[in-house]
Amino acid sequence: MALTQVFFSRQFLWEIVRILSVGIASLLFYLDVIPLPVLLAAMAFGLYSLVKTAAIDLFKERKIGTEIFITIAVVVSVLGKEYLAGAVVLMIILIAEYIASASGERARASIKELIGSVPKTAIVKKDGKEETVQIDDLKIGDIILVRAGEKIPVDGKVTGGTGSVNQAPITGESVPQEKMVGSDAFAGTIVELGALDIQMTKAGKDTVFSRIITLVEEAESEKAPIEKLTDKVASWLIPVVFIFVGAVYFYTRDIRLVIALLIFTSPAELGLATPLVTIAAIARAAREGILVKGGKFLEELAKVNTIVFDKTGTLTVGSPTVNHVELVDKSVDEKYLVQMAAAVDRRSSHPLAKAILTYADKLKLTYGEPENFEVIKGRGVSASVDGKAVLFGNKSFMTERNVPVLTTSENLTDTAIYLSVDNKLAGIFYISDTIRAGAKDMIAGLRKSGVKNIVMLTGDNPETAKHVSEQVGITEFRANLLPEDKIKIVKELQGKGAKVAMVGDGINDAPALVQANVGIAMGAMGTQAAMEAADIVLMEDKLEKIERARAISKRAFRTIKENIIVGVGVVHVIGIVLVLLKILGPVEAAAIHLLPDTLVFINSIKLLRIPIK
Ligand SMILES: Nc1ncnc2c1ncn2[C@@H]1O[C@H](COP(=O)(O)OP(=O)(O)OP(=O)(O)O)[C@@H](O)[C@H]1O
Ligand SMILES: [Zn+2]
Repeated sequence: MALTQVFFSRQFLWEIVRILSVGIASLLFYLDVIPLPVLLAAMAFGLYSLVKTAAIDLFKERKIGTEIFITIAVVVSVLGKEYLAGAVVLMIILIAEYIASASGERARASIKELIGSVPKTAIVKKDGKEETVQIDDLKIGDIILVRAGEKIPVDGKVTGGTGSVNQAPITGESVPQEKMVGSDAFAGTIVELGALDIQMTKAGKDTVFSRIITLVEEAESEKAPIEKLTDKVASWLIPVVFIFVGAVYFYTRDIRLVIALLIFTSPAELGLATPLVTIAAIARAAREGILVKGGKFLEELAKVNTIVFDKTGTLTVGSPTVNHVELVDKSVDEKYLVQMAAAVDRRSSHPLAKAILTYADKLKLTYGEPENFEVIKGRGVSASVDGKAVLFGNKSFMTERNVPVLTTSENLTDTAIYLSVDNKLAGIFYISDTIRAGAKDMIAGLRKSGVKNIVMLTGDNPETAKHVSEQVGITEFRANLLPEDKIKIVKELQGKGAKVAMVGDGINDAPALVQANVGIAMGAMGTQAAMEAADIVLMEDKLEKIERARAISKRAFRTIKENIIVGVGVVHVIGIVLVLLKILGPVEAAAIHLLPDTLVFINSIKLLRIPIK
């Protein structure tokens, strides 16, 4: 929506009519064309919306808003027979209120503009024919055709064709992704080259795209702590202001002075200073593939001094590979070990299990079915295979089940997984995972942005943990952790007064993400769980987005402070002084009062466009 469209939309039509009525009536009264009752009627009409808002604030939300100040100022001016001053003040304030509400609307509209939309129809391939169908009429499994230059209307899997797709609307990443048969395709993304047949899995509200929009829209309702604070300050300021203004009237008996003072003592922009920034910053982050679920988390992330990282799937890619298999029981061979390990792990969804199965497939081995399969969290898996009791997991697991483990790891950088058959150690699998690109730079960048304490948490063994943390530049790590230990450590840090952000993949660390002051989940395109558990969600597995999220939130928090200090504090303090010195009368006061509104608006909305480092 264009700026002019928002400012002149129907919703604001009545506001414009009010402003014009009060303005024209003031002019005609000044020219002696209309009598006083007509001016008063116009003023009553203009005041109506202010009184309504004032009453809603007072009786429903139990807070005293600016509207009450203005209403009182206008009533005071009529009682003091300063009709014209009152009318002009009213008109100017109506203009200010109008700018404020229209700019909020404008900010919201720009979120949608930035994120874009999804086509309402799709071309479906049926019996070799193509027909255009409404999205609502699609069924799961329908094959949709999308050509170069078109937006993908649904989530699904590519079943034919190839193409390069710009996924920026979802991920913020403008480098196109090559898609081929088997690739995932997302609604709202754009096919730039080629053509794709996509089998629909999700449409409408269920798509990743729709969920992003919903999250961003709901984000506004999570108030930032600073916003709660400004609300509190406003309600505390009000009685003080009334006593002050009352005292000034008592000593001066000057109605015009009182009207002018009321304009500058009302904490108007205090209510505007934070929400506008929140909306703009959340929209900005969304455009970069970072979903922030509320203003609250922007502020929290700006203030974080400790960040806790999960290892597997966060600092590492999370797709480990088997490097080596060590034979302990010399009566069997590697083939047997791999078959046993693959059989116990075939029911597991753990990344390590995937590594084992991939290795077995690479060796072209077949393997049996596990019975009594059991997952022991943070330890490993157990099952019986061909009548034998098989345990597969870390050293602690073996020790707990009384399986003697004599060998020390031959390779310190790999994760060692122990295989025991009938309570006897049979072999050791050495598995490693690649560290994500940019991990070291990201950690260094976070330190530079003022994060004092960075800790890595993992269920893996201390040797591997040490290796990975050294590689990425983290000095503190805790290993051999169960998921509940991760929560404990976050709590512990918070107990010492730290503000903690936790970064995880959202699969085995969801509870710790919830415990942290800010939970950040990676790779939400892949897992829905991650999107739900976290406060800030990174659409893509890109570590530099964590630095971006921190930079945007710090900038937003700074902007809020600027708004409050400059837009509200300075302008009002100077205004009050000038009014008391009688340099400004009520009409000038009302006119100048437009300045902070405009300043706050421009300062907030610029977050959408300026470079943020
Ligand atoms: N399916 C499995 N097969 C083999 N070993 C397993 C399996 N699941 C867990 N383990 C063992 O238990 C350990 C802890 O697993 P857990 O899932 O808690 O953490 P992790 O995968 O090491 O990573 P992180 O805590 O960094 O996310 C693993 O390092 C591994 O030794
Ligand atoms: Zn993890």
